[in-house]
Amino acid sequence: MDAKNYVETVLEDVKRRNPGEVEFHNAVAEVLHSLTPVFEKRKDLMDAAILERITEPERAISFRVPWMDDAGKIHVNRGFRVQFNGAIGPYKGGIRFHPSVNQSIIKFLGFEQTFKNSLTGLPMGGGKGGSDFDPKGKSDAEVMRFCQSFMSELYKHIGPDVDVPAGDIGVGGREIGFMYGMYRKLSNSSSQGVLTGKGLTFGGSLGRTPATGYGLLYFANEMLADKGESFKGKKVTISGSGNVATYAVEKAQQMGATVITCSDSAGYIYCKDGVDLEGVKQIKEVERLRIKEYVKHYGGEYFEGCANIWDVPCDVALPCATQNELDLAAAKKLIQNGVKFVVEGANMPCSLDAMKAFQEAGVYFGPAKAANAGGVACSGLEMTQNALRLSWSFEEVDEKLQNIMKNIFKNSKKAAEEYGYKDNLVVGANIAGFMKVATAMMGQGLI
Ligand SMILES: NC(=O)C1=CN([C@@H]2O[C@H](COP(=O)(O)OP(=O)(O)OC[C@H]3O[C@@H](n4cnc5c(N)ncnc54)[C@H](O)[C@@H]3O)[C@@H](O)[C@H]2O)C=CC1
Ligand SMILES: O=C(O)CCC(=O)C(=O)O
Repeated sequence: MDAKNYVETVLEDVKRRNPGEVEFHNAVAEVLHSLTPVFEKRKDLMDAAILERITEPERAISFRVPWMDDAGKIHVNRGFRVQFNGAIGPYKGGIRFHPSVNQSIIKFLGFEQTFKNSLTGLPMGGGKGGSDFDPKGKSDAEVMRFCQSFMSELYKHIGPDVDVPAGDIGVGGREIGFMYGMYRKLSNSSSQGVLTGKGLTFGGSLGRTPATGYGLLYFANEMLADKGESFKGKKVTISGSGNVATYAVEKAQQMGATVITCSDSAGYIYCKDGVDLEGVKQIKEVERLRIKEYVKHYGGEYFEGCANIWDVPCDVALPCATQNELDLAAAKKLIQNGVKFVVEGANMPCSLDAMKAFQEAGVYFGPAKAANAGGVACSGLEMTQNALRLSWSFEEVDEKLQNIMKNIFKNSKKAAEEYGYKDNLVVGANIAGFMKVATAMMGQGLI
């Protein structure tokens, strides 16, 4: 069988064996199509059924999460943890609390995480977890009871050398704290390395909170520099207003850009002279309100409907909210308005056809698994500090993060060139991430 047929056969098989899991199918299709040139050179990997194995999670856990609201009413949610691939280290990846969470979304994220973690150069396997619980509008006490119930099952399956969860959408420092407290109680151990994104007083790392947003800008900065440009004076649109978006705004502003948008799932704000970051943090992080409240206090315009954010003309677009938030129509609008760089802060925010449209139009495109790897890289640094029982300064962590992001860019660009796809960072990141995992699996026998 030739390489192209091999890839298509495995892809068909993945679709057949995982019916209805569209997000997972798309993630697998994106990676597998990039790998065809690898199999043209490496028939041994085909013979070893590497793709058949790498597309099947090592373990997928689903469990009941009962909890009681403040009025005494009982609710039942579903919890997930997918331990996708542990060939290069303990499973590692975030936990997402959002009503849309299902097995397909967690599998897509766990699959992507495997290659992302490999790209960081740190010894971390790939995993992801979550629940269809909606933290929006819940009291602190309700969130705590939910987190405790969630951990009362999850704790059996994780550990510093086994699986190390962290935050994602709907899971930040507050939720990690509640989960860590419950883990410590149930396991009768203070294994700080069991979760990352912890509070600074119980094993957290300086620099983890802003790491994904900062890392995104360090990566994007390499892309701009590669084309002889910089962020100085650039107009940047950013979607979302959560952890990734907030710190992407901060670093973009520090690099001299004007960030003109932010959004949430209801709509977006447009501030032609630049958004006031403290205002965004006050509304979203402190008061936990809708982004539309921003304009009442800090100026700018509010537009209902988050998808239209991509109608705003810009030089650089950084989608930082959620998967499939930027479709083909949005991509065409951005291209028509002259966008030069699109770099993914969220996980797979651009649909496959949007991504293709950018590449065909000559827009320099930075894929999520490379561009947003700063968060998990910093989590890896938190694990190292926990193992050493040491705390590094913010400057030490940030310097390491910058180096990691530069290396990810360099390695992705190099891999793309080696296989004849100059400037195609999608292909480059997929190949570079895949090769390390595949080599580790080949070295460990039939696993
Ligand atoms: N937190 C982290 O360290 C990392 C997060 N990511 C990814 O980045 C993305 C954002 O995650 P976080 O910032 O951590 O989550 P978060 O929960 O802090 O923020 C998500 C934000 O997106 C907004 N949002 C949700 N759906 C939206 C939509 N359709 N349009 C516009 N805004 C929408 C929400 O209102 C919220 O402000 C996710 O795809 C996540 O998987 C990736 C790498 C690491
Ligand atoms: O820090 C981590 O382990 C989680 C990061 C994550 O979930 C992601 O990269 O998507």
